[in-house]
Formats: sequence, structure tokens, C-alpha cells
Amino acid sequence: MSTNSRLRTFGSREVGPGRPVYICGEIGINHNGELENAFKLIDVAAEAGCDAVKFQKRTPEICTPRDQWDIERDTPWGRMTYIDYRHRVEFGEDEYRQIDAYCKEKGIDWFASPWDTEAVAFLEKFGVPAHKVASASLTDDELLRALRATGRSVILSTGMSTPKQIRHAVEVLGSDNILMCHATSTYPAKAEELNLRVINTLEKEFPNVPIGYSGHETGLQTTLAAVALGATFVERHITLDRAMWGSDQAASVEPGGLTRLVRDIRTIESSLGDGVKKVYDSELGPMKKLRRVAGVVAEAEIAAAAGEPVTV
Ligand SMILES: C=C(OP(=O)(O)O)C(=O)O
Repeated sequence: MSTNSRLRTFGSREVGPGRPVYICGEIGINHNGELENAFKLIDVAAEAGCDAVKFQKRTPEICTPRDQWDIERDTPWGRMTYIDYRHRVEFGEDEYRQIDAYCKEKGIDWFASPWDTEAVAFLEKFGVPAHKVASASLTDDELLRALRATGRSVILSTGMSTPKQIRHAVEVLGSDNILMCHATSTYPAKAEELNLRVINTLEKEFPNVPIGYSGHETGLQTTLAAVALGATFVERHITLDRAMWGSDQAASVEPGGLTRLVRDIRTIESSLGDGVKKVYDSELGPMKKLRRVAGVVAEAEIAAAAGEPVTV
């Protein structure tokens, strides 16, 4: 762990205030069980400049309630039972070995949200840089304890959760290794239900925890607003095509949008600065030309004034 209590280690990178926003393209199950789709989505994320891609890892027999197993549904692969479908969209060890090798080749991190403790053990075999707790798992103490025991950084998503449940999850996980994400768990989420100021509420309530944002809205503006409000981690679902089959595709970002999102996040974070009022050297020319009453113009005085509290 870093000496700065609000920085977290994700593999070789530090995440938190003062560090570049860590941008994660959530593949989830938008690969529809096809490794080729996963590779294409990894390409899209790497080319857009994302730091990571993320998957969801479930042990179907544990995560699917027993009374749902035999319910039949139509899928692109024909009519099948729900448990067979859950297996159809789940990658196993061989596929994840290939994903791991491909991400290394592309220079992009990968990790996942384990939905059960067996999935935690599975992911641990790969030395992932972090784990994520999906909002749906925030109340699963057994899973949280297994994640804490890994000693890795854990991203805790807080959609569909009350403040009391969030505080309890933080107690179970401990606050030293977690990064918390504000989220609204509707797909797609309406702008008026994003409540982005919660990012600042969480910052105040958990002063030693970096705060991020996991978005399910359509469009990009509100995710950019989350960065302007201080999100240190951003996650959006990504897709090859929003019209593809699958429950998350419609609320996902397509390749062109992802490129713009990463570009604009980088611009916004560089524009936020350090909050210290100063006169830039580049402003001296316009100052000389435009200011009728000279005021303080000596460069030494300008340099000395940088960082002085502004009193109005
Ligand atoms: C659903 C997930 O997360 P979130 O709650 O942030 O959308 C996930 O990580 O699998």
C-alpha cells in the first residue's frame, strides 16, 4: 500500500487523488460467450486508451437460484435452460489464459467482478491487479471477506445500496485497500437519477477512500461531469454494437464513444489543476495589452503571489 492513505495500488499503477483517472472498459458479459468478441473489445479499449478491461466471473451453480435453473428462454443459440445459458456466457480457465496473454500483449490491465467465493479463487490464479464488488454483491459478507483476504485493492460499487449497507460493507472489507464507486443500478440510468453529488458526499464520509464512478447512463456528458466532481476511477460498459443481443448492450458505449470519452477525461483532468490561484506567464502578454490599470505587473511579484490565499 502507498504511504498516501487515499492512493490504491492496481498492479504497477497508483489510483486516487492526484493520479490520472483510471479508466476501465467494462466488458462484463457483452462478449456473449465468444472469445473473438472479447478480443475485439480488448482491442477497442486499448486503442481508446483505457487502463483496463473488466469481466464478470460467476460460478453458475452458485450464482443462479436453484428454482431458476430449468426455466427455458430464447437465446441467439436457440432455446435453452437458464443454467445452460449462464454456462454459455461464462469463460473458463482456458479462455481467461488467452485473455490474460492478449491483454499483456496489448499493455492493458484486466480484472473482474467475482460473484461468488469460488470465482475469487479462480481470479486469484491470474494475479489480477484488483477485484471489484458489483453493486448487487455489496451485501454479500462472505464474498467481501474472501476479497479482503486476498490483500488486493477492491473496488466497491454502491448502486442500489443504503448508507447503512455501504458502511457495513466498508467495515467488512476494511477501508485500507478499497476504492468506492458511486453508481445508480438502472440500465440505462436516467440523468435525474445519477445524483453525481454523491461522489462528494462519499468523499466526506470516507476521507481515506478514493472515490470513483461506475456509470450505466446513455451518453458521455454525465461521466465527464463525474470526473469534474473528482472521480478518480471511471467505469463504463463497452460494446461492439449497442444493438447486439444481451441485457447490458443498450447501456454500453460503442468504440467511437469510448475514444471520445477517454480523450475528454484526459482533457478534463489536466484542466482541473491544483486549485492554487496564480497568474500564468502566458497571461502576461494579454495582461499588458488588455489591462487599463496596470496593478501588479512585475514578474517577481506575480511569482511571489502564486499560492497566496485570495482574499476578496
Ligand atoms: C455490475 C457490476 O458493477 P456495477 O454495480 O458498478 O455496475 C459489476 O462490476 O459486475
